[in-house]
Amino acid sequence: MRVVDINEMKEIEKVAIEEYGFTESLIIENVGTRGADFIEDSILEELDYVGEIVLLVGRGNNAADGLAISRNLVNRGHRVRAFILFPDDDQSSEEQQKQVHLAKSYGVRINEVKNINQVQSYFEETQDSYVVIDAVLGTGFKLPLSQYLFELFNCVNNSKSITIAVDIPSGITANIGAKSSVAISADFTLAIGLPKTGHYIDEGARHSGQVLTLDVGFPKALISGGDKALLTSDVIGHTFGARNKFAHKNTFGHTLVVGGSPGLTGACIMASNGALKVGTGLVTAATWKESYYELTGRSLPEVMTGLIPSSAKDKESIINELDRYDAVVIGPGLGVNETSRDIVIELLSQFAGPVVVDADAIKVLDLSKDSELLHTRKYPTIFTPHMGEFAKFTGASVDEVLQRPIDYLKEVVDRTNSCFIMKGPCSFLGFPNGNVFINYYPNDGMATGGSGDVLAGILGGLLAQNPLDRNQSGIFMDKTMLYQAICLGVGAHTVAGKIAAKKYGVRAMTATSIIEHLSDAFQELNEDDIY
Ligand SMILES: NC(=O)C1=CN([C@@H]2O[C@H](COP(=O)(O)OP(=O)(O)OC[C@H]3O[C@@H](n4cnc5c(N)ncnc54)[C@H](OP(=O)(O)O)[C@@H]3O)[C@@H](O)[C@H]2O)[C@H](O)CC1
Ligand SMILES: [K+]
Repeated sequence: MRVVDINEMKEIEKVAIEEYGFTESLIIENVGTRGADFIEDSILEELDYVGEIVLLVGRGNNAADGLAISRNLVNRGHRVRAFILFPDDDQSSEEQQKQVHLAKSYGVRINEVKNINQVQSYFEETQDSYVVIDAVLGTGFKLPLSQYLFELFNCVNNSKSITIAVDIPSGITANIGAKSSVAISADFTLAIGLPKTGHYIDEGARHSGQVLTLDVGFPKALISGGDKALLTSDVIGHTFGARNKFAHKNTFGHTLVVGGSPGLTGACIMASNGALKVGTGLVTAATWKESYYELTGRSLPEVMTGLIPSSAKDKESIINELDRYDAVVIGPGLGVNETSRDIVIELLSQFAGPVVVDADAIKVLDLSKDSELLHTRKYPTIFTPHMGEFAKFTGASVDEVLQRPIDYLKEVVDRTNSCFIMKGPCSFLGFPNGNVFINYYPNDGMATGGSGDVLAGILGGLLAQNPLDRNQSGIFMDKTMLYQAICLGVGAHTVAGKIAAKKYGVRAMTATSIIEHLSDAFQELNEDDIY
């Protein structure tokens, strides 16, 4: 499913109208019937709700959409009370006025709000829970919010209502998910035509609840394509299906995991186990001399072990045998110091294959210092930072990145010619072909030490299996396979986390339980609907 910003949405609407002869009124009519279908089938019937539905009406086309939905609900026998928030305003859009008129004729109960107390006392007097449709502000919202709407939104948020936002929760900006003082906290958001970037960023993600997209009849040619999409099974494809029954262990590659300083060998072990459990043929974990026995004492018998050189010039080291490996993961528990930096740089310069750069390996690098090395590297480099690591790497503050994650992601991908997975409750994947994928699956059970190490291992394990089409000098020919393998890794990690949370609960699940459920995750990924 494509995701758009406001300019892209406006362009789609413009082309649909100018070139296809579609009209704004037709869109609003489609919102009306599709929105009413969803609310009736998935909310009113599920809750067995027969009370009054409250509609909050602003003055733009978002309000027109909400009124069209409500008119259809009334026509199907439900009761709707509409609070017209700006009744004496001569700036209401033409479509809004048309829809107010239609709503009245169809029997929507209209309350013209002269004073916010009217709405407040309605909510106070009726102690029942409500269903509220929020059609105050959509993509036309501009910060800041007035005192009047501030009080209204607080009143709605403090009620026990099930709230359905039309297009985007009111008070959230549709591009970057920003809010001023307060925004409607929705349980469901009905995205018109396509989801917007603001549904997945920062406050937007916190306020949107479950985002469902209403097909309002835009031509397919206009709503497909684009550079941003949700990570779904059709994106992941079926790269994992292509295993050869007659293969031997070398067919499935050898992953080297480099990390684990004293006290932190668990990170290296979890990454190694993650690699092992996605079907890589061989895994070697390499650590510093000081932590070698700690590592060997804790690792699985399937995992081979080795030493990181004490300096990049140390000849008796794994770095000098790099051609034995098909993919490298560097960083989990590695430690942040000059020697680590030397090793990371050496590995990126010398290894002729994909490198997953995680955790401490990201911390020792720096965008302005290292972009040239990264950009000129001939083989795939995949960074897996969380928001803090990403910000530090770029030199920006976490707040700056949080507000415009997609812009930052695209810029950094461009400057390094590397793939980036910006991890968080909603992860953003950026690829050098300009594509961005949004993996929206908040699971607080994944906010546990080691879940990032597991992801890095999964990616290293998948990339070692050589799903990639290389020419004779090992250069990757078809980057699509690379991007698909990365999407598969992120998808498998997410689904395994979902299954682990179901089994153990979000409190008791750990990073190891993600690894444990990779097998179920691959089975689920084989089915069509992954999330
Ligand atoms: N996706 C599509 O192609 C379509 C989407 N549609 C729906 O239309 C809205 C966008 O409608 P628009 O009329 O452009 O804007 P809004 O309804 O969001 O709101 C505009 C009005 O709100 C006022 N406003 C803006 N900021 C504030 C604020 N901080 N406080 C108070 N009022 C505010 C604004 O006033 P101005 O003075 O700034 O003009 C407007 O009066 C979209 O979200 C979809 O729901 C259509 O169905 C068509 C196709
Ligand atoms: K809204």
